[in-house]
Amino acid sequence: MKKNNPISRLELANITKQYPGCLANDNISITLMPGEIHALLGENGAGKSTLVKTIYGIVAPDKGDIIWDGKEVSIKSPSVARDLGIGMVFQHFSLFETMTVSQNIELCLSKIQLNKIGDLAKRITQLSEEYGLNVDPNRYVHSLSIGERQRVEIMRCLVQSVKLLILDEPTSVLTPQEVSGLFNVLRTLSKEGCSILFISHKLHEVTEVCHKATILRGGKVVDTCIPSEETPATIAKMMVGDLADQDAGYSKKEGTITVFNVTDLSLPSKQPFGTELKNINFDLKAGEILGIAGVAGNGQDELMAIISGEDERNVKNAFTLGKLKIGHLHAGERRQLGMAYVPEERLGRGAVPDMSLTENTLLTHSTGFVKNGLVQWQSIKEYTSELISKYKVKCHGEFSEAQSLSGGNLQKFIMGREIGQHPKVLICAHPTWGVDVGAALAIHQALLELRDQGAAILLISEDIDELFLLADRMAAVCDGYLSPLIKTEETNIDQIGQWMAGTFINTAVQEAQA
Ligand SMILES: Nc1ncnc2c1ncn2[C@@H]1O[C@H](COP(=O)(O)OP(=O)(O)OP(=O)(O)O)[C@@H](O)[C@H]1O
Repeated sequence: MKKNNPISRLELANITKQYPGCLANDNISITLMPGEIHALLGENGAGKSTLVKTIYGIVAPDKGDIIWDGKEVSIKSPSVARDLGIGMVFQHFSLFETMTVSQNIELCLSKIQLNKIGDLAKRITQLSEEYGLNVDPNRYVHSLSIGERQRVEIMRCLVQSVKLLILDEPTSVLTPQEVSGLFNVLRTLSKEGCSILFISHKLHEVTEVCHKATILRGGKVVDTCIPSEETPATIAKMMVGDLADQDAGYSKKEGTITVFNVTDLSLPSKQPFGTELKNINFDLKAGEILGIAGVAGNGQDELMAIISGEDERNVKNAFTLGKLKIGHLHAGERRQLGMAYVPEERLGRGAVPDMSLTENTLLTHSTGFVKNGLVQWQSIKEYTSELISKYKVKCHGEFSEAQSLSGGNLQKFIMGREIGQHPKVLICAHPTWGVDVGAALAIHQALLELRDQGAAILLISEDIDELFLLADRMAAVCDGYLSPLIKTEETNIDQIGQWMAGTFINTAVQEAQA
């Protein structure tokens, strides 16, 4: 056993976790001091999530020691972790929408903790002021933005007086303003001695806020650094080795003929707390990427669902593909006409979790692989393994279940599967969400190649930098309205940011009434 370091907050010594056919963590040793903001970096499948799940008691390591505040501990469950003072904010929030902030937080507290806190709402208000979190205990969660929900999750950890806060890609769902608010909270926590472990693929944020970084590759620690002394490029190199090309300055193209058109699309939301789509009009041309910016929850999901046909309501005249009205066709018929989709939710919508990659390929390529009513399994398998090698999907093989892949690897697989259909129209949401720098570069290049072959691509993303990099024309959604469309070269982040906040809406309403 490794020698204890009495002053460290957390010491991981030789943590090893073997999954069938995959050594996810290989002798990992990391030390975190009180108040240290520590980044855990690495390409997709490097073993970051497995390691933080070990610390939070979700995954049991096969080997290794965890030393907490100088004492060896065994963290058998998240409740043991919480009792020690470890809090975790996951990428996907676990809040009940029909309950208030206070009720949601109460759910995760033990009777002893509740007695100790006393008036919970008062404590939330007090902590909210102390950390500038702006969380109202009496608000219903459904009325909160994504950024506010994340602050509730952080509050949930704060009321339990965390000594270590783990954040799994915390900024991927936030606006630039929310990101700087989050960093202020992290800095305050750090000054008070709370340690923070931070998984991120956004390297400029790591250089901005983290004191130290550990880089994992293939389950092993391959490097450590002090991020403020590095640049995003030098850290990227430590993560994935030399990148052949850097992602920069792709040339913009002008689309040719309109292949897909949306006319006067107005649609009440199906979900109680969803967004109503209001008089949406746009045309998508062959050979262009049209980017739609927006803070999550402003109608992007509803727009994606109705275009893909997942929302089965008949909007016959709203969509035209070529010269055909297609708003009444079901999802499969739209696919057969040359449409493809990459939804935001990878597991569940983009892929069936307990089906193999081969079966998942068949689901969206059904026409090409079925002959005389028979599924051509051998061809699908071969095609799936081509996708795996082309998009460098780390998995055991084409028989791997979708749910056994790390998030970023599954995203690479789904992007590859859809691009591989050579669609006339590709609608994709957050194409590189959770994907490491090397893989993001490959996905960007694949999208541009598809555009250059003449496909029309609608790119829905919260990542403004990515939209500016890839989109030829841009717009923003806010509260179910779509802003005007503008050539990317003729706009800037400020204007799109204002549109994301809804400055165009009054004009849009007047135009709709005229
Ligand atoms: N339940 C499981 N069964 C089998 N293999 C698994 C399981 N969970 C994870 N793995 C494998 O372990 C490896 C590490 O996965 P992990 O999720 O820790 O990576 P990661 O660094 O968090 O990746 P990402 O950045 O894509 O989220 C991957 O190769 C993954 O396929």
